[in-house]
Amino acid sequence: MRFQSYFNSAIKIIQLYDGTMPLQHFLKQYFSQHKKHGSRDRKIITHVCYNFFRLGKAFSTISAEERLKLAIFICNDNIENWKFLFEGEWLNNHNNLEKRIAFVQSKYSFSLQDVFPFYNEASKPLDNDAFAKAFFIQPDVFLRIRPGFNNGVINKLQSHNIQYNIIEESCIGLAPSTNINSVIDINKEAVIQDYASQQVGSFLYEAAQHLPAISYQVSAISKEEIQNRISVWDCCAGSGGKSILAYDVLKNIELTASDIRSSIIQNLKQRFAKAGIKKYKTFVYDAANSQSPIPNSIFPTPHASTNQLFNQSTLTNSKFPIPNSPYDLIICDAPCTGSGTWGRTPEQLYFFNVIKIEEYAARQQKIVRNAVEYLKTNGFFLYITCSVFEKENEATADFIQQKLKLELIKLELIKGYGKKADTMFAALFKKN
Ligand SMILES: C[S@@+](CC[C@H](N)C(=O)[O-])C[C@H]1O[C@@H](n2cnc3c(N)ncnc32)[C@H](O)[C@@H]1O
Repeated sequence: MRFQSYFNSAIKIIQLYDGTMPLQHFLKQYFSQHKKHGSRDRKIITHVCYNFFRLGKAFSTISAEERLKLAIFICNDNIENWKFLFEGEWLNNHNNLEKRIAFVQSKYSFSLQDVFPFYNEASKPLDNDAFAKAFFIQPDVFLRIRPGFNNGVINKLQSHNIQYNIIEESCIGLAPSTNINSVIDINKEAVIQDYASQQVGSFLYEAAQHLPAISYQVSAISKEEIQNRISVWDCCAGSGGKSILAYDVLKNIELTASDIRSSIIQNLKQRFAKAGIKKYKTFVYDAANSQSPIPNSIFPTPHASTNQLFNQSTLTNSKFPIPNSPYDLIICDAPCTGSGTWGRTPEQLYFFNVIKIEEYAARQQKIVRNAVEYLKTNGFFLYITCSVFEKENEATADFIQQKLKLELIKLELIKGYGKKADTMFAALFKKN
């Protein structure tokens, strides 16, 4: 029977997988070594493997088979093909998620806290039960339509019969399996960016309102406007999601982006090229370490005119000469546990060790302490995590206020559960 064999394959994969690499990569590797699985097989096996990890830390003492059965029952609205796993009373209690949870609770000792047993570590505004329950539902994919492309993107979605939800004017929600890359020119017309990430735009607006005149007319930039450009440093830029957001929201900016990984800076450059961002500077930099020049791995863009800054002799025993510094605005989208995004990578919840929270919090403090040094007086510092843990969020925000003496302007835990989205934290500060 086909679905019994999918079930068996999923069990085999789950037992082989040890969490050391992302599940997505592991599955890719596994399927490339086991060619007998066709594309539909791979899709179904992948789906139920993810279901398994969606139960988080719950049901840790039962067999993998029994756990997978529970996972399939709880995480799917339609279990028609999996009926062979369940007796009648299970099927009678399957109508909706609430009923499924209640039914499983009548059979097993189980609470939502077992799924996400870190309630004491969570940021205060988090609704822990709602957050834990959201693990059972696969998150949506979100598009942020870039300025000027609204009608074009909507027309394309409609003409390809793609189901979409307009969440906000430029925020579109799509079902997880939507193949959007073949329809929309990604990064040019729209960016794939989670709903919560998009909300960070309001923090950028807030900063922009207090910064010296910026021009929203990018077409013809005068000398004066160039002088008035907001200088922005995205100090943990990754592949540039927040940089592109800043470019779209703030328009006339002088953008500098860095990350500790040179490979990701290459991704960022490709994305920027598609996004039409031409003038910017990049470099590889360990933001946790002010002495961290990585001279052989600095990547000025073709437009960068600062190569001379990176002369090795100027780098010893002195702070790394960050190009364009000091800045009007520093975006610090810090490395973190990623707990607010575990709905997309539930294997991380399953394998998570709570010790990691302290480790990340310590690294975050180092990064913010160092980065703030490159901020202008009256400049803004935007601290972001995709974590739900207080030590990474509010405690780091307290550190920025108390120890680094920045003024808190705005702070929010951006809640994505209930919207099939990630949860993030953002806090905006001003250096007086
Ligand atoms: C949350 S991700 C950034 C995501 C990105 N802002 C975006 O929106 O696409 C954090 C980034 O910090 C980088 N990172 C980790 N440790 C770092 C460090 N010590 N200095 C600079 N970057 C670091 C990681 O390589 C990762 O790309």
